[in-house]
Amino acid sequence: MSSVTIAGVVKAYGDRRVLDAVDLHVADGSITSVLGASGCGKTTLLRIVAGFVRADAGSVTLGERVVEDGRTAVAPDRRGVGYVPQEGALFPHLDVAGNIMFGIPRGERTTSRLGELLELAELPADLAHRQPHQLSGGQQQRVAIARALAPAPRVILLDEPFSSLDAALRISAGKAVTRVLRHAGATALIVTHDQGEALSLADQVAVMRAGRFVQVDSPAGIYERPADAETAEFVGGASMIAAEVSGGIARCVAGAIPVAAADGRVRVLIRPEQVLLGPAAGAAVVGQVTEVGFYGAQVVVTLALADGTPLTARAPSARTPRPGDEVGVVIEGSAVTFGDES
Ligand SMILES: Nc1ncnc2c1ncn2[C@@H]1O[C@H](COP(=O)(O)OP(=O)(O)OP(=O)(O)O)[C@@H](O)[C@H]1O
Repeated sequence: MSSVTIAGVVKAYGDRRVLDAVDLHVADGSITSVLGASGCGKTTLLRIVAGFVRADAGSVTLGERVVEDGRTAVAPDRRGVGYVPQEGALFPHLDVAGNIMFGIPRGERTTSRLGELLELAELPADLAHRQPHQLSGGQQQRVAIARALAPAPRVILLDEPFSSLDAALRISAGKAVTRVLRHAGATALIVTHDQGEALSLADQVAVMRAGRFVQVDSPAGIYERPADAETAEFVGGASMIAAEVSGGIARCVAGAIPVAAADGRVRVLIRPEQVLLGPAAGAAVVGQVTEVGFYGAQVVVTLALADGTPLTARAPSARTPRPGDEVGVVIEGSAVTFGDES
């Protein structure tokens, strides 16, 4: 497999710049997810790496080989890139074996190669002669990945690979696909608009907004140290509360929270799992429950603090408060801050 280096890639459709000087490096054998809202340019970037769309400027390099720049445009089938389109898109008239072996030269389509690919994709051998419509969504997805891996590509690109699966299957399919990619030692780029998927599947997450990467970091880096308030809110539950920092402590209606920020006015980011709820009696900070969302093992509780500021908490459902209840609030740990925009 090869690394992928995208440098200064620009793409416009008419007057509209869909990609605005995008840079990204994906290390050999690692998985990067490109996370962004619908229409931000993710698929366009993937299609430029695959060679289906030309960039207006910039370059794409796979390993040491430049496949796209102002002078060069290597044809898609000569790039050594495996592409898994949205919803897998298996050939409906071919069985599983036919789909998987499609990209391999005829002479190399051996039973043992098929067996290896089925095993790699965690598919039982007896599925080889089923038609695509006789498979579950997760199985279809793994056949699509086995098909993309079959010609031993340098890089594998996956465009919203789980968008057609229901929520429960998405998690197990996601885990299985990551295992398959890791086992194959694949360098992979996965496009998704689902933050849970992006954070859980990849070594690196590239957050895209309006044709630019606003942050490229490890999943923990994105969640714990988001580059801006919009990214913070995009990747998880977030309450933004106005505070005054003095000597490394942000004082706000939710209490006093350690921060790494200079003195002055800021907004602090409080994640729901940092908010501990307890009895109101004797608590330094008290909130009133305005809403409770039940998610099985956990509840998401929205509170109004003393001045009406909303604060969201995640709590075990065994201790569910009710709307109207007064609860004590403690913020655990330190917080990230952003500029004051009030
Ligand atoms: N061939 C095209 N001609 C004109 N505009 C296009 C073309 N392809 C994409 N666009 C526009 O470029 C923008 C980015 O599209 P793209 O498909 O890259 O976004 P995306 O982030 O992948 O979105 P989604 O998650 O909805 O697939 C969109 O506004 C889209 O309408």
